[in-house]
Amino acid sequence: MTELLTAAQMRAIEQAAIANGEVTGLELMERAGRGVVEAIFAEWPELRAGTFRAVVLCGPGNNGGDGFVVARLLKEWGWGVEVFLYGDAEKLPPDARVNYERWRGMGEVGWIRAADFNRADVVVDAIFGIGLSRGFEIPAALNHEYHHFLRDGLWWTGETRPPYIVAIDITSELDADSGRRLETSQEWGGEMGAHLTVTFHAPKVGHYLDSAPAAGGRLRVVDLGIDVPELDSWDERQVRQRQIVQRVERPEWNIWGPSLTKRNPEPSAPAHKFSHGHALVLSGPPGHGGAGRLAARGALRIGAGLVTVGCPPEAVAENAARLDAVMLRGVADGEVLARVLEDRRINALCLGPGLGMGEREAGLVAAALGLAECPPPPTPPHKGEGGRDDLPTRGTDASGGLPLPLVGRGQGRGARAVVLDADALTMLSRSPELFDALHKTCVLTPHAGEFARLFPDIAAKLEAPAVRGPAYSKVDATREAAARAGCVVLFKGPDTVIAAPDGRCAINSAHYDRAAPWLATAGSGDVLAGFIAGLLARGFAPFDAACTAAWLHVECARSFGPGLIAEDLPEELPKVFRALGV
Ligand SMILES: NC(=O)C1=CN([C@@H]2O[C@H](COP(=O)(O)OP(=O)(O)OC[C@H]3O[C@@H](n4cnc5c(N)ncnc54)[C@H](OP(=O)(O)O)[C@@H]3O)[C@@H](O)[C@H]2O)[C@@H](O)CC1
Ligand SMILES: [K+]
Repeated sequence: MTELLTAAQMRAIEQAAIANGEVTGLELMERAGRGVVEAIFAEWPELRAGTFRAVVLCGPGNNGGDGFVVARLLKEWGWGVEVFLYGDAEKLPPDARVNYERWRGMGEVGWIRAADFNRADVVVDAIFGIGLSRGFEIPAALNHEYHHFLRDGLWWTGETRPPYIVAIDITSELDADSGRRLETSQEWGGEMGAHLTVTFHAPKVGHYLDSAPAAGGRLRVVDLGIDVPELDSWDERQVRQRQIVQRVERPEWNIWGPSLTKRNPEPSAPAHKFSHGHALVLSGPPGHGGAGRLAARGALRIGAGLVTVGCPPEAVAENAARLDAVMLRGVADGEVLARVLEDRRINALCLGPGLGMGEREAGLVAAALGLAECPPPPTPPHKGEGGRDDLPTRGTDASGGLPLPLVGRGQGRGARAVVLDADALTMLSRSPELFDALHKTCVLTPHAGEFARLFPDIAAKLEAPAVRGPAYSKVDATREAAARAGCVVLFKGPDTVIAAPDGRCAINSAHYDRAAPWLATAGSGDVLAGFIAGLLARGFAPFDAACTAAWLHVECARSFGPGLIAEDLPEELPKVFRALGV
């Protein structure tokens, strides 16, 4: 996984490199500016040859300093370059001032309000970078035409094609930690943005959150040649793991947990479906079983050895008609579930998709979290309503397995891995007792609405206007939620944030080169819950299961392409695994 940096972390890395004599700030600025020019030519190779016109908008800090370097280099390349300053040249920080003076030896610096984009081929946004501390009044010169360059030239009234906009480090209006626009009282309809964002050393957390991906166009990272010292001790690495935010990437199976490639890692051990875990997906009443079946299919395809749907007895017939490889059993209520869970081979549960929110379902959540007492086995077996848990099953169900005691409240050895999604989340938000029973092998998978129901005060902080940087971010919110819940929280969205109670945090982005807008389709969240449950059954740790499942979920959508419906996601997994070399 790639580490994403906050502005403060980036500054610390830069300062350390300067302090140990590795490089000067001026040299870093030169490398940054050169990297931006190279990125422009890499993005639009036609600009490399010929004479073009650039407008460079520089701000009052070192982001502006980068802009002066870019202006100088493009001018040396033979371009016509105009530079405009937002701020006071006398107050520029030292390195930016040096580059301002260098540019002044080559050309003028206009007042930003005088900027004219007509006939510009490239506009460089170097007004603010990671140092934006509050919303800024966008100069009138960045009028609605600038805004509309970004909409493929819509309403562009210039004489030639609209210019490409390149943001240095980040679009100037955006906070680099949260990706949020810092607001002002200005009543201006436009929003800044770019076709290309060029950042330095490593992507910033904010590039993947909130408004930044849509505003920033494509994202390129320039290597500044700074060495970041390796952390020697295990303790240091642990602390760092909890401070940084990672971007979820192609899974490194051997690092992340049990390999999906090695279903039977011990050559001498016989392959057995139970060695790959048994996931139980609890589903809802007749007519509402589709979501649970989708989750079950996802759990099976991702590699759980056995998957069972546990539905109300009256929904058995409907589900039986729709399931083959997935097994089925009636689970009338929480007591029945508690008895089913005496079989410790059932090692992962999934509750929520299509579950319903009645008394039975609340009982199921309680039993899944270890709250329900394990009742004695019924003698004779229940008949009629609520007593058909032993009725038709398909395949070879695992009931009657090892009679280990249920571990209360998820404490201690063997607390079951539980994915709580959809209706189960709503029930958690209504019941402090259920919420308090969450434990460290649970995974919550809320979308924004469910998150707000579960953590209203945290959601309110996220929804409050972002006025100062660093603004409260989705990363902050998810970390806070995970710490409160005491379990992994996967906060869904195109910028899915996954946090563990110990502070580990990752973003699974469906933006930039991983954009998959067609993933926003009915039932796709149910499949994600099933993917997580399947990996938990396989023995993945909750944080790793959530990260890996989220990544594969997007990968399936990208592999399938537009036209995707939720049913396609599990069926795409074999192709994705093949492409991964699994
Ligand atoms: N770190 C690195 O490794 C490298 C960094 N490099 C470059 O440096 C950039 C960071 O530079 P930076 O720290 O000077 O911040 P930057 O964004 O230019 O602006 C800060 C200035 O703006 C001001 N200001 C803030 N908000 C404002 C507002 N609303 N309205 C008005 N003013 C406002 C703020 O004032 P203050 O908040 O202190 O009042 C301060 O004066 C970084 O993004 C990258 O491009 C590369 O050169 C090489 C490697
Ligand atoms: K910028």
